[in-house]
Amino acid sequence: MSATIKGISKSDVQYDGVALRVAIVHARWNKPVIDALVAGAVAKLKESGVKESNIVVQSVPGSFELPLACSRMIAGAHVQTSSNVTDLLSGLSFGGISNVETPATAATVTMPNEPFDAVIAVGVLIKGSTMHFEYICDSVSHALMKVQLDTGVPIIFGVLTALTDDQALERAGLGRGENKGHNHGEDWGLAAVEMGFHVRRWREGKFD
Ligand SMILES: Nc1c(NC[C@H](O)[C@H](O)[C@H](O)CO)[nH]c(=O)[nH]c1=O
Ligand SMILES: CC(=O)[C@@H](O)COP(=O)(O)O
Repeated sequence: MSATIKGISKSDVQYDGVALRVAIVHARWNKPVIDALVAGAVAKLKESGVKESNIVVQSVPGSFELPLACSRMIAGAHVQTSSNVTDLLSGLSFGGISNVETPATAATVTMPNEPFDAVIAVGVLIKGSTMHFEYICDSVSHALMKVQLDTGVPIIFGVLTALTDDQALERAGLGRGENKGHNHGEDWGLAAVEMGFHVRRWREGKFD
């Protein structure tokens, strides 16, 4: 396979992901490929300093569900979550005493939620024998771009649109022949850190 110029060169700037919060929303169709892509993205997020506790992973049935999932997770990240103390304490034990009795009228604790700095939408579409593939690819790609621009939250396009199983496998580093390919999930993780980092700075008017 001839050398390719595809992809982005490794940036000289190491983007610091320590403060970032990133969501990964993935479909479950073609799961072996999905799992490799998600693992690649998580690995690069953590390598870039994103704390594991700041990486939120959610799944949906298929790629067609990705745009709504991204939209609702971005919206939900701004909601103050609340739990009553009973719920919070009911699973705790004190000095080995489990099922501790908690007051019936427990106070409500409002937990701050943090917005996502970036969302990685992961899906694997593999062409079948009908036009279903074309319609999903077209609608999902346009919808993800719309959610990104409407919300201002970077959505990394992690949807493989493969004509064959092997095209999908090779883009997850799972190639069946000599060419194992390259795990595109790693690039998506790095893109999420860079865009999350950029958007935070640009929001503050920093362009240095
Ligand atoms: N064929 C593939 C699908 N199809 C399912 C749709 O994405 C959707 O879940 C269904 O139409 C219900 O709304 N999804 C993939 O992610 N990959 C495919 O190859
Ligand atoms: C991407 C798809 O929806 C596709 O895998 C479905 O296959 P088919 O077109 O043969 O129904």
